[in-house]
Amino acid sequence: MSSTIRHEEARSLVRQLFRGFHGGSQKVDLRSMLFHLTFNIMMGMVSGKRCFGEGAVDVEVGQRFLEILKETSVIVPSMLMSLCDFLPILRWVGFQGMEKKIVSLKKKRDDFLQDLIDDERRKRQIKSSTTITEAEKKKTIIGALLPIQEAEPEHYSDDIIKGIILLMFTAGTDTSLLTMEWAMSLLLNHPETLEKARAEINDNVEQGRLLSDSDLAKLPYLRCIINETLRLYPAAPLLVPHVSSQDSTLGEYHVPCGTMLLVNARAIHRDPKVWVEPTKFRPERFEGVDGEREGFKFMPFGLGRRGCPGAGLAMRVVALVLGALIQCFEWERVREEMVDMTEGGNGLTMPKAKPLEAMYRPRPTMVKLLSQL
Ligand code: HEM
Repeated sequence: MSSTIRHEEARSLVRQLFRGFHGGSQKVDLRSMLFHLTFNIMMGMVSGKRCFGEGAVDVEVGQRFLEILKETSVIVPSMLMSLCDFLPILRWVGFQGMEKKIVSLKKKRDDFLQDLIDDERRKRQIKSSTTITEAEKKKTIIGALLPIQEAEPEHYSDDIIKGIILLMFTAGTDTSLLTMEWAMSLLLNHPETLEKARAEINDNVEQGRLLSDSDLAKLPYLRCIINETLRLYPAAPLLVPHVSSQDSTLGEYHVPCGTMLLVNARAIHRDPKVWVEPTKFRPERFEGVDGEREGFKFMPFGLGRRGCPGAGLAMRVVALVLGALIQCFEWERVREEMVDMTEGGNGLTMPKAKPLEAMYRPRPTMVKLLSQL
């Protein structure tokens, strides 16, 4: 199911680019297109709804989520590392009215997620009067969780289900989108790497067919590009704050129980003691390497028990979309100058400071396929 959604969204993206192309070389705002794609994939997996782009029928749901996301992006970073953590006295006064804002945002988010669950529940009730197969019931994540709730209501309350889907949205959309945007920016600044990736796709995917999930194992260089992107521009540069559950010793440091720990993955990924030419974009460094494990110096998804459970999904989404964009279109920078790689964000995630725009045109060999999608 999730593979069908990914494939449909990748198709829809290249179709939309093709239909929006009017000759010559055309400019596109890639960030907003990639956001719609990652959100559609996640929402499709969670609830079967499609909120953005051609043929979207759940546009209102998408708009509602955008509002919530906008508020979250302002509040959450300051909440995670607020002055209250360092000056506990401020907790008594509720620093900058933060608490009120959090409570209001929580209610909006809660209502939104509850509506998704209730919607699925209603659909199941309507369908239960007709015949409904097991496969149909489990088509979405909410659809798969509701029967478990019926069997174990004390463990799978609506609140738990809401927590699961909220985490998927917050942890899974922005991170994948930012990684694709950084990767495309790096490729625009390194056209020779873009060409090498295209040659790999040409050699391994028959002409006249859009690449799919099953091709990804044959595209190791594409994977190296994604790893190198995650090394230089990890979407979560400080991973996620953790708290030590007991007194520990870390190197020469004593870490008392209850200490907040931040791991600076971005700094580790660029440490000249463990990487050769650490600031250079060189995907070849990952050739033949199990990058995720080697020496624990590469950790874009964190490590261990609390490492990212969505890493496999993220790698597939990013590879499929990047591969489809490279396979179908020629890409160039908008201006002769290099794409500006300044990092923005607030510490929690690391977007490009300036959204990526690029020039594109369909590859002549792909026009027939693109016009049939
Ligand atoms: C390129 C994309 C992604 C990156 C770079 C990324 C990175 C991370 C990182 C660094 C962490 C914290 C790990 C730690 O603290 O040790 C994390 C946690 C998490 N990620 Fe991802 N992630 C990505 C995509 C996804 C996707 C697609 C999903 C879900 C569908 C997801 C779900 C989660 C969840 C649920 C957690 C919390 C795990 C826990 O606290 O135990 N992530 N991710």
